[in-house]
Amino acid sequence: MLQVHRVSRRFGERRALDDVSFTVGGGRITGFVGANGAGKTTAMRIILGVLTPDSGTVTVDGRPIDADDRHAIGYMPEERGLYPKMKVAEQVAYLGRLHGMSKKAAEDSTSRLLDRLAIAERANDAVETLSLGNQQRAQIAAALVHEPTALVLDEPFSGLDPIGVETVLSVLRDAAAGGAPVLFSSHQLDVVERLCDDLVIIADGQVRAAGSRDQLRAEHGGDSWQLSTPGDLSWVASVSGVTGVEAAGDGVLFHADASTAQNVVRRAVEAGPVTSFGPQHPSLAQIFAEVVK
Ligand SMILES: Nc1ncnc2c1ncn2[C@@H]1O[C@H](COP(=O)(O)OP(=O)(O)OP(=O)(O)O)[C@@H](O)[C@H]1O
Repeated sequence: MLQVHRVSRRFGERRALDDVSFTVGGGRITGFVGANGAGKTTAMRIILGVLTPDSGTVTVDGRPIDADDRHAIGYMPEERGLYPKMKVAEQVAYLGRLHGMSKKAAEDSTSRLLDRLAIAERANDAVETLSLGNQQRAQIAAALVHEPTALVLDEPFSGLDPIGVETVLSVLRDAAAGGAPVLFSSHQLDVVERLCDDLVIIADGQVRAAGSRDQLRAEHGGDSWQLSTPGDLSWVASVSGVTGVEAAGDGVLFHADASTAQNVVRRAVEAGPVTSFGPQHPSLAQIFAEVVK
C-alpha cells in the first residue's frame, strides 16, 4: 500500500499541492484525475522522490518510503524517457538490467511484455520509427519490465487508440491482480471509470474527492432515481416532492428523496408492471464536474 500523507509543495508563489492525502491500495487500481495543472504530476514525482515535498510524507505499508522501494516502482514519467534511436527490445531489456535483472530474465520479461502489448513485431525497430501509440506501448513495457512491486504511471493512455487502451488496461489489471498498488493519471474519464477500483480527484492542488469508485458514485448520486414501465409515466412530474423529470429509454429519471421515490414506485405498481427501478448513479464526468466546481 502506498500512502501520500498531508503533502504540500510550492513552486515560488504557486501552491502546486496543498495538504494532499490519499492511499493507493495493494492489488487496486487507483485513477488520479484532475484538470491540467491540478497537481497530479507533482504528486507522482514526490512519490518517486524526483521532487521533495515542503511537508508531508509518503509511506509504503506504513513505513517511510526509501530508495529501494522507489527503485522497485514501475514509473512512467510525464516526460517520456526512451532513446529514439535505440531498438525497442534492446532498450526495454536494458532498463530491466538497470533494475538488477539478469540478461536472460530481462530479455524474457521484455519479450513477454512486447507480446502482451502487441508490439512484438516492432521489437527490432528503433523507437523513433514507431507510431506515437506504439511508442506509448513501449513506454509501458519499459515501466513494467522489472516486475515492479508498485506502478505509478503519468497518463499511460494518452495517444492510444481504443485497442491500445484495452491492451494496456488488461496489462495493468494483471499487475494489480498480482497485488501491486497501481496509480495512474488520466484525463480520459471514460477510461478511468471503467478501469479503476479507486479514484482520487484533485483540483488546484487539493484532493476534492477520494474513495472507491462505487462509494463515490453512491455518495454523489444525490437523490436521482430511474423508473421504467411499459405504461405512461407523465404523472410522475406532478407528484409532490419530485423534480427534474426527464425521459430516459422506456422510463424516466427524476429527483426526489427516498420516501417520495417509494411513493412514486407504489403508484407505478398500482398502475401496471414496473420493469425497473433504482437509484441512478452519476457518471464520473458528472462527479468530476460537481466536485471541482
Ligand atoms: N518545476 C516547476 N516549476 C514551477 N511550477 C511548476 C513546476 N512543476 C509544476 N509546476 C506548477 O504546479 C502546478 C501543478 O502542476 P502539475 O504538472 O503537477 O499538474 P498536472 O495535474 O500534472 O497537470 P497536467 O494534467 O497538465 O499534466 C501547475 O500550476 C504547474 O504550473
